[in-house]
Amino acid sequence: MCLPLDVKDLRLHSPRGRLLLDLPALDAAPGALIGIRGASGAGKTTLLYALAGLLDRAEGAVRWGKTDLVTLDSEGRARFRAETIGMIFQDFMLFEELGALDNAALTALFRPRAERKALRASAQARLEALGLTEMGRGVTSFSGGERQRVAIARAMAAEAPVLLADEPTASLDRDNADRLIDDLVRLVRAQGTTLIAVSHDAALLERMDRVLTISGGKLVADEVSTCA
Ligand SMILES: Nc1ncnc2c1ncn2[C@@H]1O[C@H](COP(=O)(O)OP(=O)(O)OP(=O)(O)O)[C@@H](O)[C@H]1O
Repeated sequence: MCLPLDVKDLRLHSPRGRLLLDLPALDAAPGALIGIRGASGAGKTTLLYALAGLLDRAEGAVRWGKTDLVTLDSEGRARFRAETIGMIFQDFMLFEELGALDNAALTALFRPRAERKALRASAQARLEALGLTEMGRGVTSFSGGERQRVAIARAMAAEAPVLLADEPTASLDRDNADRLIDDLVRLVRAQGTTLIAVSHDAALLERMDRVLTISGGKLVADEVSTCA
């Protein structure tokens, strides 16, 4: 699936009327790796959530291909997200009582019965590609780096064309963060996935094709990375 991102006049107000995001234009080619940086409270996570269609009060347009998330109701956005967007978070968001494969294949529960087996096989293949082989092992015994790999496998199992990441290395020590960045970049490049990652981690940002800087809810820099 080839889904360019095209954001136009995106504005978002808080329930009390404070302007949280104000982006006249932002685009991304399919398969691009884009970092988002900025000070605490700049609006990075808010932008990521707007790109995922997780916010109700957005104005303007957030188009992934022909679909404008702003014009969809929350049910339509959830459906689009399930098919199109994988997400990973700083704190992994795994189900502690489940094993690696059950976590990575979790979205199979929300799929038609006929698709479940293939999704589980795909989740297993992603785990193996990320170096995890103990499919049934409970995730509570996994290291932070291993947990984030399970989260990546879950986010990518359905072969969603877009992966949104919120501080994916922030809970990891330097060694684990560096290994995770290598694996993440290798996997998204191999699959042609568009990656948009909010991060303070310079080692992650320098592996992106472009780095956006957000300040006060506005895009203040959009730079091509020289290291990618
Ligand atoms: N629902 C909301 N109601 C009111 N204010 C909000 C809401 N959501 C976000 N904000 C405010 O918007 C601003 C941006 O928040 P956001 O979480 O996007 O920042 P951030 O750049 O991701 O920061 P950090 O790096 O600390 O996570 C903050 O001042 C936050 O308090």
